[in-house]
Amino acid sequence: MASDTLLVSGGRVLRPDSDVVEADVLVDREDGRIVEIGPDLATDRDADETLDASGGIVMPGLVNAHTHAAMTLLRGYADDKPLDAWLREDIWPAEAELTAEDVRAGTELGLVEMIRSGTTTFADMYFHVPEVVAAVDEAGMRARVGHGVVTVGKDEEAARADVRESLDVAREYDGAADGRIRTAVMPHSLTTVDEPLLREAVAEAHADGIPVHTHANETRDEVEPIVAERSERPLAYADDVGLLSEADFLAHGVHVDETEIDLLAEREAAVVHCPASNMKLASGIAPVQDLLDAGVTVALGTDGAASNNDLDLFDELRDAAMLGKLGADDASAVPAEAAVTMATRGGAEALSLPGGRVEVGAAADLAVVDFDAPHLAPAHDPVSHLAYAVRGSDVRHTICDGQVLMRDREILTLDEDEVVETARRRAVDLVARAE
Ligand SMILES: N[C@@H](CCSC[C@H]1O[C@@H](n2cnc3c(=O)[nH]cnc32)[C@H](O)[C@@H]1O)C(=O)O
Ligand SMILES: [Zn+2]
Repeated sequence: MASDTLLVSGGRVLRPDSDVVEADVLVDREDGRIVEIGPDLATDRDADETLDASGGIVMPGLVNAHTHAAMTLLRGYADDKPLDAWLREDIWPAEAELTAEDVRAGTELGLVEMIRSGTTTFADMYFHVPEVVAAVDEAGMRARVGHGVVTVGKDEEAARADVRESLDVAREYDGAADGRIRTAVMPHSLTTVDEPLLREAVAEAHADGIPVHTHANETRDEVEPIVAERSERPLAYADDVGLLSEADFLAHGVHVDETEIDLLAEREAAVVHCPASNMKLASGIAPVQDLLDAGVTVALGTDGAASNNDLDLFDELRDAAMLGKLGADDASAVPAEAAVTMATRGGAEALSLPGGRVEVGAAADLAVVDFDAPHLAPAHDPVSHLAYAVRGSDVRHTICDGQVLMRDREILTLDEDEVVETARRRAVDLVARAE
């Protein structure tokens, strides 16, 4: 019997096979694992801490497998443009003004938003990574973080320094925050990092067992030049560079053809589908059901808050299911269960991080969703609700690594009011500097 326990009692538990069963969940807070799942555990023992889940669903904490958390500062700053113009005309000039303190503030705002909506785990590509690490450590979340590298438009020395920084932070912070932080080397995309440096970065990362995360096949404008220049598909190029290994994960994968889908399945690299970002930037519709059919691990991501415009993964879940059907011209494509799996287990597998399943021995990363709101009545099928009707604001408790991050909608690890206020103030200053 574990010595330091948390009991999540009275709820219905979403099991890995998508069954929903009435059960309590007993967690060992010290080693952050689930030790028992069963009915009426509450009557058997006194836990050190108890969370009431009655009327609710206890599910794996959601995994936001691709974001740029600090981009919350640029939420609503530039809308209604395609990716390339949006990045070059608005986002990159504003990001050039970001200080380390800004990144800390924006990241903390992102973490507050994620914890509120039941996300326990995320992947973050940004810069000033030590600030991201400190924020994640404080917030109690789990993350795979990295420094995004762009080499185009930079001289050789600056380009090399950017690659070096990505490798250095990946090495330094792997295992930080009691192991809740892992890292990746993160070349921004196949078109914004030059080939020789891309090859070098990937080889060095893999030599140290560090995965690689990049944006790939997001827009047609990005795919076409690669095909024109190299006479090969972008993922054939990615494969040649070596960045489709099992632990690697790609954001977007919108414009992938059959040969690329097969390649992903064969190499076991994961795809992070970001439906809201893809819709907002009119990037296209990813062939999610085809990817799933081929056996590719598919996760979900919000992308940054400037192209979403929030970090609520329940929105993504619904968007993924809806857009998957539209894209496949088939209402049975990306059913509720598949969408929920992508948002949980798919994310954990894509990021090679613990969590994603409520079972004995698994990491105690949990979200407890209230089912008493009017938009959730009646509840014929809880899995259907999780995919199509639940909102992030229905989340009542969030637990990561056995620690309660949010109890009864109150965040315990960060001072929410202060975080929001600081981010507001810094965002206003940032935008003033950028203009
Ligand atoms: N060190 C790099 C920063 C790269 S961080 C990752 C970058 O991805 C950008 N980003 C956000 N969303 C997307 C997207 O959907 N596609 C491509 N890039 C994006 C984001 O604004 C950020 O600049 C530099 O010197 O510019
Ligand atoms: Zn992105």
